[in-house]
Amino acid sequence: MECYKCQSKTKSCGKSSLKLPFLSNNRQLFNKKVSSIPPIALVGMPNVGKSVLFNALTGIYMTVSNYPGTTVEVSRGLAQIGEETITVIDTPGMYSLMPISEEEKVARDLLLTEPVSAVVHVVDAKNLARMLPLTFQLMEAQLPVLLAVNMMDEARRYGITVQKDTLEIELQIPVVCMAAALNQGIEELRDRITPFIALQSTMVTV
Ligand SMILES: Nc1nc2c(ncn2[C@@H]2O[C@H](COP(=O)(O)OP(=O)(O)OP(=O)(O)O)[C@@H](O)[C@H]2O)c(=O)[nH]1
Ligand SMILES: [Mg+2]
Repeated sequence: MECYKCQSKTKSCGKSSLKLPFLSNNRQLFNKKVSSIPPIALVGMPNVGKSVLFNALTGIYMTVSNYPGTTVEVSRGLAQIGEETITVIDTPGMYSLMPISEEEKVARDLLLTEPVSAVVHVVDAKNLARMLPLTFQLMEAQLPVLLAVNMMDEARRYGITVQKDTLEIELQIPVVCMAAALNQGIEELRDRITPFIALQSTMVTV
């Protein structure tokens, strides 16, 4: 195990033996100054691909599976977003902002207690109608929401099309279509987050 502070492979650096594997995993970002911009939270229903997206953005492997409820606690990692190195938070799946399960409470509490610069609501392109009510709840809670319509590869296979431009006009938030498991749409999401965060900070300070 490397020291998470100095990355020395010896045990004698004396700085810390704390195990923070995510920091040694995304090593390219380790020496970069972490931005003062608040974290970006990935939220959404179970099994929509939040952890796959987290892996793609941060380079850290979080357990991913085809069973809902895989992620039960919050995980953090660093992602390069434009010029900034920003913390990204993976959250347990939640169906609504009025939680029933303990995992949902973890996600809800994070959103209500921690300042975030962006909330990426990850949805399954095959089940948009079931997922958009949570988008509205997040927006109503005045959270800075972007919509990540994931699993576009599966949606295409089922002949489902997503009218991204119409969604953006109707919701008045940025919408990115992606297939996180195929690494598609990740760069577009990064590109959309940068101006979005800049706009949010202007709106707060004006
Ligand atoms: N085909 C396809 N599968 C995907 C995509 N993104 C994620 N998956 C798969 O969907 C399943 C769920 O992915 P996770 O990342 O674990 O989902 P999650 O939202 O973190 O789920 P919870 O932790 O339970 O809330 C896994 O089997 C992934 O491989 C995608 O874009 N396309
Ligand atoms: Mg997960």
